[in-house]
Amino acid sequence: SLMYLNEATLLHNIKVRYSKDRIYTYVANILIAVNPYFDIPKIYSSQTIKSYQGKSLGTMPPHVFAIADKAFRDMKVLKMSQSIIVSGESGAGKTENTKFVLRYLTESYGTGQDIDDRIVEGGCNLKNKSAQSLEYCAELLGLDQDDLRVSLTTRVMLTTAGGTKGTVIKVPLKVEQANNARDALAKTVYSHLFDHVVNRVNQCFPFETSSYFIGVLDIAGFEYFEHNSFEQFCINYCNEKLQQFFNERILKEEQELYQKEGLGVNEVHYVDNQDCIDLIEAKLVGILDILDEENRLPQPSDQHFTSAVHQKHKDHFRLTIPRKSKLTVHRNIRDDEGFIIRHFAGAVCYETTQFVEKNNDALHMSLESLICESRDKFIRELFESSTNNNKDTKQKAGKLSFISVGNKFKTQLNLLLDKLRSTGASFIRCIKPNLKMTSHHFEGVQILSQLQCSGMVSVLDLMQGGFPSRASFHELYNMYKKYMPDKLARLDPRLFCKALFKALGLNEIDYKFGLTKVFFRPGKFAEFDQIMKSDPDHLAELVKRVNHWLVCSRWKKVQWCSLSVIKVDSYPVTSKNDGTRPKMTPEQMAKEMSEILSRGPAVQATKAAAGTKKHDLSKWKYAELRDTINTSCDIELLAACREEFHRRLKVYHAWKSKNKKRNTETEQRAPKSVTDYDFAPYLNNSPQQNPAAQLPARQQEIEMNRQQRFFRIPFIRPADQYKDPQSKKKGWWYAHFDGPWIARQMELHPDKPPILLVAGKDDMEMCELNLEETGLTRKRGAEILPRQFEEIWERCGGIQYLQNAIESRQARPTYATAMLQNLLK
Ligand SMILES: Nc1ncnc2c1ncn2[C@@H]1O[C@H](COP(=O)(O)OP(=O)(O)OP(=O)(O)O)[C@@H](O)[C@H]1O
Repeated sequence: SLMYLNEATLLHNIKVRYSKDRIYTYVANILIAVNPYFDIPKIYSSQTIKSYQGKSLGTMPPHVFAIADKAFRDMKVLKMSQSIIVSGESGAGKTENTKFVLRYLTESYGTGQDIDDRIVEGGCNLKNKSAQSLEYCAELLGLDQDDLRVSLTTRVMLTTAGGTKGTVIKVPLKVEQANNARDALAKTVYSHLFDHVVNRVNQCFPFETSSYFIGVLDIAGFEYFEHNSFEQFCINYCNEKLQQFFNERILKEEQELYQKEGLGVNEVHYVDNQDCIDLIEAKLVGILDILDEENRLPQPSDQHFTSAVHQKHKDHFRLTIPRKSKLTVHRNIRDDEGFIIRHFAGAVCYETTQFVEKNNDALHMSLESLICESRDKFIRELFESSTNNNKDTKQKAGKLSFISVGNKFKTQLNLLLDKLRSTGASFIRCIKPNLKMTSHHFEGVQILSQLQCSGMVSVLDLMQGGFPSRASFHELYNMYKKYMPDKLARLDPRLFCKALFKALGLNEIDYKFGLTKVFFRPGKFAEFDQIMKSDPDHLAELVKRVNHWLVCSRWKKVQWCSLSVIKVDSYPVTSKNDGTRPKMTPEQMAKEMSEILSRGPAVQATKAAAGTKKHDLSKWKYAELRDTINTSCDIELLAACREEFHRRLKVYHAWKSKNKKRNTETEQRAPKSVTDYDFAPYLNNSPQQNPAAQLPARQQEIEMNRQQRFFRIPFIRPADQYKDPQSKKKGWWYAHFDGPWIARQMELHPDKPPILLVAGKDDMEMCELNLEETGLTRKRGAEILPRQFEEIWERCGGIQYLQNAIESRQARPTYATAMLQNLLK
């Protein structure tokens, strides 16, 4: 664990570990893997594989196997597909680490069933300059050599004006155009082959019988060279999107850790990169769309495109002209020949020559028709299927149609991110230790730059917003016990740490005690360490204070424990809604204790009576029900009140839907599948009868009362019901059930702001059915994880909404209100 967590200490730490052949390091849950460029003995042996099986991350030394095991266990436990994102520059070890992940999964958990390797690779550059290359190429593609040469160097045109209309003429291509034709052919062959291989591999997976997958994404990292072109622009755009996903996940994991450790803090501030993504991909004004617009002009030009980019984003923080570069080589580039983008990993100057050409992937017609006549059946089939599918994009004779590379890339990237967002993710950042690619050689500058490019430095920034340094109680105990006298060193590690912190009088803003660890604000761990190692006189004073604190805290604890036992026994639910404990002096406490003790027999009697009590609340006023729900501590009565309340809601909604005018479109309380339930059992009952009586065993119900479940189902706007599936706009309906009843509900509409509803405040608009009646628990795929719900809820402003409802005393106490109040405290 690092006392100061920043790029310098991280780099140093990686260096020290690398010198001991420890190539793997964690930052939070991210694995940094330095390529050793030699085989470290036993590091990937079957024995090592065994030692990582079923172990939580962090219990064993950092390793790629630990990440693979985590992905597998998360998939099983959370019932959620997983992705492992392996990135880094060329030669950093992505492919090797990907293979280790796959080997681990196959050796540990068998093949096939759940493991699906989706490897996405970047593009390929085939260069066939010589005549011999042409010969090989023609042979492999089953084409005549001369035909191929002609098709690569000329283009067929059909005259449409002047002369004899409809005459076919062959126009020679310029060198650049011919180069593009060659590259377009190579890319098309590669992409068809790649798709074919992936399809064949996928045919071997029993997708129908497997519910989840682990995807391994091997992807090139952020790149910048002296000269950067369209390829770097695309790969960096991709990395910008992945970085956003990475930030989202790391941030969430940090927050989850804080929650798991009970820190009571939730926010971590960081700068997000949405503005940079928008600059590239926004509709109409984004660089990709400006480029497409240029491609569609009768005479497109790179300069015109570049000027348009600068003009549309004059004062954009992320964009500037090459003249503003720190590097002389870029300062010579004219304004209409390039632009600089400030990426998360640093500024990159792109030279825009050939952007327009490179953005067009169309294979001109003579090449396409030539390849469709290949002697090789396999090649023919590869191209036949794709030409059939792309009929509408097929070129007209004489015209090279436009197929946008940039937008194809954008669409595929967004699909990839949708997929990633639906999975649990782990990250492996591969690092090349030196440019020579040799073993035992550590080039700090190179590595630091890779840490920046892989987004690790911005993760550190992100962590700085919270509590970046952390150490388990055991670690701290072992570090400092030697400075303490025996009596204190015998304490349990947690108490030992707590006593130490209190005695030092550290500011509680600077650290937080979790369940297993102490968390420090940036730099505070080191401060603490310095105090501990300061002069012996100071230490003696410190020990005295620790002793004093211990005595006081033990005495207080004994008092509170006795009181709590008695209180918990007599009040099953805390009597104060805000959950605060009254502040009492020891005398007051003693008084209350003796009072409670004297009430003992009466409490027992009431409890015994409660077991047999039945509540008939059908005659209660609404206000009485509401107040009881808000104030009572009697679980039986509470449950009965809620049931009665929901029975009335159900009757009300049934009445409302019966009386509503036909064809009027009302807001949905829940999708049709949820509200279409059988009213009969409820309507046939006399309204006097308490529905609680029909429920299964009461005891079971009370236990259910504590279960928190979360659901998500899609809905279609009523107006879109009969539209074809493509143009239907889908929304999402989210529900949080606190026991059997709805606590929070959320509708995400495709075309209007989200609607948030909380129990108590918005009952009339909320789902009135109990969980069992909704059938949601039996709907496949409807149940989601709490964090999936909370993430969306938070993003839609749910926290503020619930807080306002609590403050205006409208929210009914539920698990959600209790959690929020706890957090705010
Ligand atoms: N863990 C490792 N142990 C030993 N050698 C390794 C390890 N990882 C990588 N190497 C060495 O580094 C070389 C390059 O690694 P790898 O092919 O995985 O890089 P890459 O990031 O996939 O590169 P590219 O992006 O160019 O495909 C390997 O051929 C291997 O010799």
